Amino acid sequence: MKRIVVIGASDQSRCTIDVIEQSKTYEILGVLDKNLSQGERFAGYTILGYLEVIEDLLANDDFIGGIVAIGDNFTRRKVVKEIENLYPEFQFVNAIHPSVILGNNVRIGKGSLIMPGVILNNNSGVGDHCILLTRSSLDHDSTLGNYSSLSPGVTTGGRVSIGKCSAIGIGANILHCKTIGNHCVIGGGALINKNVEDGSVAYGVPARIVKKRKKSEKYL
Ligand SMILES: CC(=O)SCCNC(=O)CCNC(=O)[C@H](O)C(C)(C)COP(=O)(O)OP(=O)(O)OC[C@H]1O[C@@H](n2cnc3c(N)ncnc32)[C@H](O)[C@@H]1OP(=O)(O)O
Repeated sequence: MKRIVVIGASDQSRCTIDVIEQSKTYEILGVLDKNLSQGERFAGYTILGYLEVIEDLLANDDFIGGIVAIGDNFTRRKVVKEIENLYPEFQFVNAIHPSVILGNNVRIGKGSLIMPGVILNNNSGVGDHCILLTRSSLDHDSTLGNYSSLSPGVTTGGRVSIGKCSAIGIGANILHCKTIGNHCVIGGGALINKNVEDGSVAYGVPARIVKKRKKSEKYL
């Protein structure tokens, strides 16, 4: 079995580790985190250090790369870019729970986490380094851009387009054919019945754009 590391030690990475263990696709060598000390234990694994240890790990034939398990979309993007610059040969892997239901012609990029009960319907597409939490769904012909996230129970209609680095809050519903731009935050429980432009925070039923946000602003 190919060997990987999980980057980040948090609730998010604990869930990612769980999915990788259950999918039996990779052997986890350890966890990389900059706030915990080398040798500390996290979720049953050893903290190996931070990004600097990747160089030595890549010298091992069985080691291929890993997944960045950081919940904040913008921070996850920053860490992925750092790794891409330092170690172009590092392969980003997906963590996909065995219960996930996939329609025909579904595309999934690299470095994405797909949690239990997710449904990706016919001809939908998930980008790179996305997070799809428990029981969220993308319906037919819908797309989720790189570094974006669906919280638990998010539902989209068909032909929905969600841009890059956008976070859709818990239980939000997005009507068919609507577009959500890049770097948006959609509040929990929202009903999206109009397109949402880049950099917007929108919530409510039906949702209204409440304010604009900077790309790096925290959203939870
Ligand atoms: C496994 C997991 O745990 S995954 C985590 C999933 N988490 C989520 O999905 C959280 C999503 N986040 C939200 O919904 C947040 O409330 C945000 C991002 C919309 C917050 O936006 P903010 O503008 O910071 O809202 P703030 O907390 O200041 O509240 C402002 C007002 O909006 C209301 N409000 C906030 N969020 C919502 C919402 N989702 N729907 C309706 N009203 C809302 C507040 O009640 C408050 O109203 P008031 O002024 O009458 O008291």
